[in-house]
Amino acid sequence: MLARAVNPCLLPRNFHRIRPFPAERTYHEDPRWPGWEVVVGLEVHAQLKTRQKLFSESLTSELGHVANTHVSPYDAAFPGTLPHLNSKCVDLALRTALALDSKVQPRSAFDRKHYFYSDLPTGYQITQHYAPIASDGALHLSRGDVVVRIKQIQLEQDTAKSTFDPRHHLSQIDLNRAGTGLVEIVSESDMRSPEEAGDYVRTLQAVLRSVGASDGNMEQGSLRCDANVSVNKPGGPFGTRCEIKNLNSVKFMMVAITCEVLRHIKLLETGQVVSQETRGFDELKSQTFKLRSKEDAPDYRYMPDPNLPPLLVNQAIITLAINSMPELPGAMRSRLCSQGLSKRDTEVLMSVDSGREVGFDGEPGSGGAVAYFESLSKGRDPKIVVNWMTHELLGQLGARKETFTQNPVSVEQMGELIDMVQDGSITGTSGKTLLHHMITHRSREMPSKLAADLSLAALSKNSLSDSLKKLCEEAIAALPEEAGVVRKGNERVIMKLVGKVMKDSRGRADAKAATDLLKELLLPKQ
Ligand SMILES: Nc1ncnc2c1ncn2[C@@H]1O[C@H](COP(=O)(O)OP(=O)(O)OP(=O)(O)O)[C@@H](O)[C@H]1O
Ligand SMILES: [Mg+2]
Ligand SMILES: [Mg+2]
Repeated sequence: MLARAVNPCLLPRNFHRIRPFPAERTYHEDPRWPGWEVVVGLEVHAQLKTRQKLFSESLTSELGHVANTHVSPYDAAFPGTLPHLNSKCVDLALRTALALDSKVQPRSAFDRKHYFYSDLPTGYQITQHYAPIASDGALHLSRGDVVVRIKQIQLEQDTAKSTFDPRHHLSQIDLNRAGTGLVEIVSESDMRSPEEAGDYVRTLQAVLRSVGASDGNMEQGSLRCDANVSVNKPGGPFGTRCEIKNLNSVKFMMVAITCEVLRHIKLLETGQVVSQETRGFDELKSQTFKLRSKEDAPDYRYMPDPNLPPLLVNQAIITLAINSMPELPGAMRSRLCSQGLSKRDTEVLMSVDSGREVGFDGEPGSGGAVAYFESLSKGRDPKIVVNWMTHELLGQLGARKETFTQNPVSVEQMGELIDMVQDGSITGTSGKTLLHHMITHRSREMPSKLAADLSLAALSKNSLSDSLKKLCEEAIAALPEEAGVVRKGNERVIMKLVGKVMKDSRGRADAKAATDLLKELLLPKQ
C-alpha cells in the first residue's frame, strides 16, 4: 500500500486523487435495446514509449522500419540469453498507475504465459498475471459523472508480427516488435454503452499521452483493445461475457460492441443462451465472429519467471515518479480556463496539444500547442493570442493539411506579428498575409523585416498619409457614381469606396482611417 501512504504534501500541485465512487450504476433505458442493460469491460494494451525494449538492450521500432533490424539475441530467444529489466519501462508504468489513481504494489512479479504461435519465439510471453505492478485505480470519463474503476495495470512484452502471403503460401515473421514493453490496463466492467467505452479509450489515450507513457496511436497499433461485452435484465446479475479481440480503432470498437450487444439480445430473446467466447470483428461485414469457445481456451500454464526477481517499488521511487509527473489533462483544462479562455478555446487548444509528439523515456515531447500558447501569451492578452492561434495559425495550417507539429512559425515570430497588428503598424489583413507568407515559405525572417520587404506597413492617416490620400482619390475617380451618392448624403455607400481602397492597398490600409479620409474628401466640412 505504499502509494496510498505517500505524504499528500509530496503530491505536486496538479496531482489530485479522484474521490471514491459508487460501483453501482443507476439504470437508464437505452432506446436501442429497451429492457436490457449493457455491460462492458475493456483490456487496453499500450506500447510504452521507451527507447529500448522491456528486457533487452535493442531499440524499439516504428512502423516502416526494415523488418528484423531491431532484434537482439534475447528477442529472438537464443538459448542462454537472459532478461534485464528496463527501468524506463517501470517509470512509465508507474506514471500510468499514478495518473490512473491506482495503488502501486510494493512487490510485483513476472510470470510466463505459454502459448505456441509463430509470433512468440520463446513460446511464452512474460507478463504480470498474479502480482501486477498496480491495481484499484479509476478513470473519470469526459462526459457525465462516470468513473470507471481500473482493476489492474500490468507490465508485459509485446509479441512479434506475423504476416501471411497467401499467393506464395508464405508466413513471414518480423521480430522488430518482439519484446517491446506494454502496459495492459484492465478495467472493471463499469461501462454501460458503446459510447462510454469509446469515451474511456479516448480519455485513457489522452492520459497516456500526457504522462508520456505511450503515444496511444490506435491506427499504428501502439494502442490495442479487447472489449468484453455482456447483457442482462436491469437489476439482475451480469450476463455471460464474450471478448472481442484486437480492436484497433475507437470507431470500430464501438460498432463491434453494438453488434455484439444485438447478437446477445437476439440469442436471449429467442430462448437461446450466450456462451462465453473469444471473438473477432469483421470491419467490412460489421459482424463479430467466433474465434474460440471457453472450452477451447488455451491453457496458458502460467508460472513465475525463474529468471526475473520480484519487482520492488519503494516509497522513494514512487515519490520520484510523482515529482516527475507532467500535468494531467484535467489539471491543464482548469488552468487554461482560469486564464480567461473560453471552454471552446480550451478544448481546441487541448485537442491540438494532444497531437504533439510524445518523447522517449518520459522526456517532454515537442510541438505542444499549450506550451506554445503559454509562451506566446506572456505579456499579451490571452484571448487575442488564442484567437490568432485557433483561427489563423491552425486555420492556415489546416488548409494545407498540416498539423501543429509541422508549424514553422516560432513563438518569437508569431508574437511580433500579433504585436504589430495590435499597435497598428500592420492591419489584421496584412497580418494574415504575413502569416501565410511565413507558413508557405517556411520563412525564418521576423515579421517586421518581412512587412518592410513586402511593403505591408499599414497606411494609416498618420503614417504614409500621402499614399492613403492618393488611394482614396483614385477610388473616388474610379467609382464616380458611388462618390456622387455619398456626396448627396448617403453615407452607407462609402463602404464600396473603402472596399476599393482596401483592395488597392492589398489590405495595408486601415479601414477606419480610409473611411475618415473619404468622408473628409467627399462631405462638406461641418
Ligand atoms: N459479465 C461481464 N461483462 C462484461 N465484461 C466483463 C464481465 N465480466 C468480466 N468482464 C471484464 O472482462 C475483462 C477480463 O479481463 P482479464 O484480463 O481480467 O481476464 P481475461 O480476459 O480472462 O484474460 P486475458 O488477459 O488472457 O484476456 C475485465 O475488463 C472485466 O471487467
Ligand atoms: Mg487481460
Ligand atoms: Mg481478456
